[in-house]
Amino acid sequence: MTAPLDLEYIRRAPKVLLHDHLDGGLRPATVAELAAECGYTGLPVEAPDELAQWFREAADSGSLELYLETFAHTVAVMQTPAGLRRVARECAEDLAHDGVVYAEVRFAPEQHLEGGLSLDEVVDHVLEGFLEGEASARAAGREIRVGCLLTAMRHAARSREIAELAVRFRYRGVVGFDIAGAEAGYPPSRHLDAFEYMRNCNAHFTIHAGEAFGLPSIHEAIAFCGTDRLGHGVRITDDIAVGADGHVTMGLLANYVRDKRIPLELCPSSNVQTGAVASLDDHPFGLLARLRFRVTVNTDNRLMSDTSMSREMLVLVNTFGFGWSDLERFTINAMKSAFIPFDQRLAVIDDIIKPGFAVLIG
Ligand SMILES: O=c1[nH]cnc2c1ncn2[C@H]1C[C@H](O)[C@@H](CO)O1
Ligand SMILES: [Zn+2]
Repeated sequence: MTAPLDLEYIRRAPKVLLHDHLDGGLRPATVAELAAECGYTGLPVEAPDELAQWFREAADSGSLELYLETFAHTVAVMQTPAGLRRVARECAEDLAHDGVVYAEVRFAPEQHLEGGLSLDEVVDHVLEGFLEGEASARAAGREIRVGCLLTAMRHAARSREIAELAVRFRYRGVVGFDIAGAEAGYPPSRHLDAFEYMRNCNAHFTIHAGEAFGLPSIHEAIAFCGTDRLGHGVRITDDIAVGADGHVTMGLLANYVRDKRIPLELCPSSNVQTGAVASLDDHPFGLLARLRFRVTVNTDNRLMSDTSMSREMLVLVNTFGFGWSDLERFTINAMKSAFIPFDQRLAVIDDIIKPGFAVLIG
């Protein structure tokens, strides 16, 4: 018998998450406790339920730049070894509890140096936290593997250094590199040196592109920088026209993205909050899935969107009428697009994802 497509059962499905920011996924209570521990007095409110609401509402800003301002508070409490470890441990635990079996979680080491740690120490503490979280999830009967992506901030000038850091940690849990931050005015090609270094090292990377800026950003990320995946990439719809009769015309770039199976890390709730799309009903996820782009479902920032991987899937089910086999396809799309070796991706698909969905599909 097919399981009901509700939150409870979606949480039981084995899920894969490629785009989740460590500093966008703290538990509200942890923000409050770490602020008290480290003497950070800048929080707008202090009670965890009020903090949850504050982050959600402040992020609901309609602009990526304003949305990003909310990270000042989470980054502020992630400056110590204990703070970094705790946030990473809880991230792995929370994702596992939600039924995520494989996740790539990203953060920008250069934003965590205010307590005097080196870049290498910051990464060490976060990786240690992920390992602790994986172990405690396993003890609670949940298996999860967390890979780490190191992000460079696109307005800054440390991307080459962060790319080198990612390669230095490639056998210790870091699986790739990314750039994030305000997109308009900061084209991916500004960081060409970092991407060329990654390619030269046969290492993987993704680029936030096509979120707050359109096709030129996506084109540069692919054609100049050689990105493996697109962070968001939602504005690829600027190159897709749907006529009144439903006839679809795609431009060269949209065709290229689809032909090359370039994964789109789509984040429905986040896209509405930053104004990348007007509403969930207007989100192109449905169109892109129908056109068979390699779409994946992601959270972006669970704290700012008050969401989880299961909730993002439920939102898509409710908005576009997807069924279990669609959710399985999006999950397999994500696993195929992961930055771990091919044989390990296949093992997760064959041994975990397919059997897990088979139980639910009945
Ligand atoms: O959706 C996003 N677009 C661009 N930048 C983002 C997004 N979500 C988070 N960030 C930024 C803020 C964080 O401090 C940084 C590293 O995780 O990445
Ligand atoms: Zn993001």
